[in-house]
Amino acid sequence: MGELQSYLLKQGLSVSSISEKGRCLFVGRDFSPGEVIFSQEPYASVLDKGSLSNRCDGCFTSGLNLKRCSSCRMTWYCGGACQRSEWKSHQHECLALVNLSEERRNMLTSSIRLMVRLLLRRRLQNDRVISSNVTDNYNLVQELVAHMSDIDEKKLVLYAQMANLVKLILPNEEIDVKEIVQNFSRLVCNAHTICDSELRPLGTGIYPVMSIINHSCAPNSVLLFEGKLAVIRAMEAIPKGAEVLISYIEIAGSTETRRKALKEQYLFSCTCLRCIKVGSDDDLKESALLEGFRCINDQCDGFLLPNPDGKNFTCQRCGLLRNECKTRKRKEEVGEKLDYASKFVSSGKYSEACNLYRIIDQQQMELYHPLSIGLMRTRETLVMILMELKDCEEALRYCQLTIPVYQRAYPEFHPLLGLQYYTCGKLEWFLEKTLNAVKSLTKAADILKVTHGATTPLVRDLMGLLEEARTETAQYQYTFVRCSMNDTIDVVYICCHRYVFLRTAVSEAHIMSCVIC
Ligand SMILES: C[S@@+](CC[C@H](N)C(=O)[O-])C[C@H]1O[C@@H](n2cnc3c(N)ncnc32)[C@H](O)[C@@H]1O
Repeated sequence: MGELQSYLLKQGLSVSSISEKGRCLFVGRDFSPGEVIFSQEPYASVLDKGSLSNRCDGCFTSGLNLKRCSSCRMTWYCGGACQRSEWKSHQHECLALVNLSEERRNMLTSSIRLMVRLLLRRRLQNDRVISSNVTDNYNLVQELVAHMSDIDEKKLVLYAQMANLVKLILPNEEIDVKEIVQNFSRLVCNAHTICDSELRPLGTGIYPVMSIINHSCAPNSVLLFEGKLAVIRAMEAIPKGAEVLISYIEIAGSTETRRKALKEQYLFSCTCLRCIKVGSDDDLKESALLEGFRCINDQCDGFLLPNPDGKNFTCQRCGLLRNECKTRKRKEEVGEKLDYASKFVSSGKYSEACNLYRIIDQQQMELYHPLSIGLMRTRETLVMILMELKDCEEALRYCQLTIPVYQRAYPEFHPLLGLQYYTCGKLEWFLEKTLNAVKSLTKAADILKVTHGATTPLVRDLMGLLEEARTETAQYQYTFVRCSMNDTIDVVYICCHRYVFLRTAVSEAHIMSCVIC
């Protein structure tokens, strides 16, 4: 730790341990929003099954001209450079894969492949075939928390079976099953899901320094990936001496849901700024809005709480009762439909999925509050499906409906909020709603420059589109005027030849209708 501590001090960071959390990462100077706090390549990483054949195993980029390893026929590379740089370790993995029976190959989960790579790297670093350094060595992996005393018997048996499979895959390596069992336990609460810039999962990696960072449901930092490189940026101004905190889980959820997820996977009870409010009036309201039912009067936007008798729910605004039994039955019906609909999506039956999700949307609107997470998820899926079906008008409508829920569920500078504005902006631009596109793309840029960094390809593309949209609107000077006849406000556009024309409805389509030029 001494060597790592000195290294981190030079980066304006430090590690200390506190009893309730274990190790914590602190900043030794002020960091401003968007500033990179730390970045790290993985000690070991693997692509998910779904990305194995369409991403380069070396740099994780996607491409049309990927070349398959001719021996194991399991890993793909974008070119000679990546294949050569991976060869020192892949040659051992390759040999192990070639010697595996088809049956054993089918048993290779991401965790098993990750463990195989971890052990090979350890040996190659020990043998000095691969270099190691202060942030890239097996000792750091061994320092990761394993929570061995909290793990139940069933899981231990499973990890032992997995460790034996690893032993069979690597017969020539010195393998201590007990150590591998510990390592599997470490992976559960320390491995990171590697995502692309739009936060779609691609694989899993182990980043031993990144794994020092603790969780908060109100995080001040965000962890994103550039290829396999993990980059942590400040989401807000972080003053000298503060702890760097990221979110391990989806933070759009009630306190109960978040705490349950953290307890199950990371084995701790969260006491962050949001979680300590559990049970308070504010928390009950927030949780009821996000995950509870809506008032049976569709004109009322109150939130519902269960009655002490457990039979009904009462609207906290108008006092109307909602029947518990009927409501739960309806919820189950919607749940069954959701299962069907997701099967349509995974089998590529988008029209069928679209019809069913529209019905689910209607039923959820009657069941849940407009700000509910369930409704938001249905609408996110509808946006994706409608874009596949090239129905941009409808996709935009649903996308716009999700924005108020995103604004409520996520912090001001959260990547998912930025990405949702970006989707809105792209749809508006495509549908020639240029003024709206400029507004949405500007909001997306303000957020994504902070979370992703101004120079990343995603933000560069976004800035290019924004520039184009701004240029188009700049051709038309416009101003707001009050109509003397009916006192309504309208927009006057002055076209590029300075002829003035009036329009009657607020729609950018009228920009195109200047008959003079
Ligand atoms: C990725 S590690 C974080 C670093 C860890 N503190 C260490 O000592 O190595 C995840 C583990 O840290 C602890 N942890 C993370 N965030 C926490 C929090 N907000 N409160 C309490 N424990 C936390 C839990 O034990 C969790 O399983």
